[in-house]
Amino acid sequence: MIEFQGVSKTFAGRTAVQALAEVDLSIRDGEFVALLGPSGCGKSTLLNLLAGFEPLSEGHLTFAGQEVRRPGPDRAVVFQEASLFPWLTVWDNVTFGPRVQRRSRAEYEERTREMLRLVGLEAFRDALPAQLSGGMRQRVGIARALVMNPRALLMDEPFGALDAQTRLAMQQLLLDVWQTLGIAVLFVTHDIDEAVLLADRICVMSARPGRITREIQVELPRPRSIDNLITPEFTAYKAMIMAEMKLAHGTH
Ligand SMILES: Nc1ncnc2c1ncn2[C@@H]1O[C@H](COP(=O)(O)OP(=O)(O)OP(=O)(O)O)[C@@H](O)[C@H]1O
Repeated sequence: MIEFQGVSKTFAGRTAVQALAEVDLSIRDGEFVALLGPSGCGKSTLLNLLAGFEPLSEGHLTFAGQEVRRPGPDRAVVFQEASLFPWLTVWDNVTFGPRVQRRSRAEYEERTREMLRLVGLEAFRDALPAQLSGGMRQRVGIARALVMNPRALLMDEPFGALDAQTRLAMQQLLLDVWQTLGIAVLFVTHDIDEAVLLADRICVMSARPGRITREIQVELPRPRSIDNLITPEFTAYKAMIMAEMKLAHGTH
C-alpha cells in the first residue's frame, strides 16, 4: 500500500542538508512498521514525506497507487504533543476534522463515540485538555486521528514525552487499538523496546544521510501485550538490534 522507491530528500539552504538517501520501503495494508534510528537520521523526514508535508527531492512515493503530493485524510498523523485546541472539549477536538470536512454528522458522531470508547475516554468527552493528564491528551490525539477513518496511522515518537509508566500503558493501548482496527502504522521511535514490542517489522536507519540499513521481521506472536517485554524471545530480538546499532557491549 505504501511504496518508497529510491527516495532522497535534501533540504535547501545556505548549507544543504541531505536528510535521506535512496530509501526503499514497502508497507502492506494493515502492517505495523517501526522506524528506528539515532537522533537526526531522518526518521521524521521520512514520515513527513509520507504525510505529504514536504516534497521529495528524488524518487517515487506512492500511497494506495497514487503519488503522494499533499496531506490527506487517508494518512492520519500523531505527533509527540497532541496539540489539542485548549478551548475545545475532548468531543469538539475529536469531531473538529470531520466537521471541517463536512462529513455526515450521524456518521462522525457514531465514529467519535466508538473511538472515544476504544481509547477509554467516553467519560471525559466534556473535559477540556487542561483537565487531562499527558497520557489522556495523547489518547485524544489518537482518537482524533482515527475518527477520519484513515488507511494508515503515522506516529512520530508519540509517547516520547510521557513518563515510563504512562508510556507502557499507551503502548498497551496502541496494541489493542491496532489489533481492533487492523490499519497500517508507521511508527517512528528511538526506543528499541518500543519497536520490538509493537512492530511486525523494524527498519533500522543509519546516521545522516538516513538510509534503511536493515529490516528485521519481529516474529513474536500476536496478540501481544506489555508482558512480552520480559520474555527471553523479546530479549533475543533486543540484543540483535543493539548489535545491529552497535550499542551492545563489545561491539564498539
Ligand atoms: N526543514 C528542515 N530544514 C533543514 N534541515 C532539516 C529540516 N528538517 C530536518 N532537517 C535536518 O534533516 C536531518 C534529519 O532530521 P529528522 O528530524 O528527520 O531526524 P530524526 O531522525 O527524526 O531525529 P529525532 O529522532 O531527533 O527527531 C537533521 O539533520 C535535521 O537537522
